[in-house]
Amino acid sequence: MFDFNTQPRKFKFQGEVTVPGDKSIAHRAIMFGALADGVTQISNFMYADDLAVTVKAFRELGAKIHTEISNKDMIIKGVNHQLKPLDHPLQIDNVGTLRSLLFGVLASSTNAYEVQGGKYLSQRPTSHLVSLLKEMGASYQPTTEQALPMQITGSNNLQGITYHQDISNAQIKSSLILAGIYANSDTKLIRKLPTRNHTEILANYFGADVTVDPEIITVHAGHSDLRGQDLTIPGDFSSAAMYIAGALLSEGSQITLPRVGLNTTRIGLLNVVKQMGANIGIENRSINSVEPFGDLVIKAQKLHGTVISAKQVPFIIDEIPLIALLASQASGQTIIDGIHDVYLQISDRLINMRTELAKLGIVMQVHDDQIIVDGNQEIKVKDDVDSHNDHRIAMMLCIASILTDQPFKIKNIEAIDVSYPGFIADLNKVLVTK
Ligand SMILES: O=C(O)C1=C[C@@H](OP(=O)(O)O)[C@@H](O)[C@H](O)C1
Ligand SMILES: C=C(OP(=O)(O)O)C(=O)O
Repeated sequence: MFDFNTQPRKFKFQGEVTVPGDKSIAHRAIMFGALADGVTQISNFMYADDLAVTVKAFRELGAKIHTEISNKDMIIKGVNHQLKPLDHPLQIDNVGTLRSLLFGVLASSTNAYEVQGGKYLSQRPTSHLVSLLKEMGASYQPTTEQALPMQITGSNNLQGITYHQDISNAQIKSSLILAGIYANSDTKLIRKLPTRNHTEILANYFGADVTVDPEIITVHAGHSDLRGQDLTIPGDFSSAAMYIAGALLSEGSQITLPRVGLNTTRIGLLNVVKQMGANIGIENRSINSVEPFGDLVIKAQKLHGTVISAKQVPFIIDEIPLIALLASQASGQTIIDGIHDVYLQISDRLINMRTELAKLGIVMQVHDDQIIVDGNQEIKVKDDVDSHNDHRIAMMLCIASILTDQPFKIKNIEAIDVSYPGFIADLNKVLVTK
């Protein structure tokens, strides 16, 4: 357990920093590359703890995965959907995205698997997803009253289902798409609110047939011969978000973030800060094999409060800690409406954020469907803070520390390794003392 001692001075941002490759896209690229026939070459892969767990799991399931850590490349030789039977459980630690998507992958294998997780993930609910995958014809048996360990035996006769999304959750949607690709009939997902669409994009890129209409996503049966592909992963917008928030709040800042992913289902924060009165420059927009990206240019700007609607929430789900910090420093009140689905998914994150921000003198109200943060809250350090082993809380607290000259400790800072192991080093490259 490592403590991080913050500096007793304020900083501003200057220069340029390249954020690592997108975690959500990387999880999926490994899975599709592993399921496909042939070789997949991935560039700009980020070696973070969460992704190392996914690599290990799919190596155990038979994929040959070669990693070139120095130049962030990965080569995968897929198993052509012939997953390897195992005589031991698959360990997935606390990786929620892996848990959800792996459940979908295993739904179509007739091998019997046991999936085990870490303490935190074993408590994260999964019954909703499991009931849907069972409806398709796969078997899921928890071995305790917790969500994990889970014994899974899939089927080679999966039937497509029609699912009226009652909660907006990309992981459930993605899991059903991964199962639906191998089903004998179409799977239809009637959408509640759009969520991140990396799975739909990559499924089609690797040869599946997923049609996306505004109201309904259809996974067409009979298109399961996935072929290995080459792809470059854009910078993770959720990692860029730390620098966006920090630079906006630190007077005199100007920073450039090159080649950041600009997938519209991920960049909700850009709309939120625009509503709060700020503009982020976007230059050199482009698209690589599968995803749009561009350079972000951020300057410090004054912000005012705003109301964030329920339909915006899925596009800012990982940025909520940073939005709470931004809101506390803006003028006027900010409300995030319609967070009920988020509350179901990551209620501990919301409660832990509130606890840690309070130690910095920032009050954040968390209700079961709304977050309220008043503006003009001066940071007053009352106590050392703790990441609660949550990478996004850890990094938000690092950004808060540069806004005050009152030093404090951030306990369990190693949580940042989950999604951005080089964050502290990168941050120090672009911070200058005010
Ligand atoms: O599918 C994904 O890669 C993710 C989905 C998000 O959760 P939702 O499933 O609630 O959208 C988010 O919390 C997580 O960081 C990654
Ligand atoms: C919650 C997150 O990811 P996961 O669901 O994969 O744990 C996250 O990256 O913030």
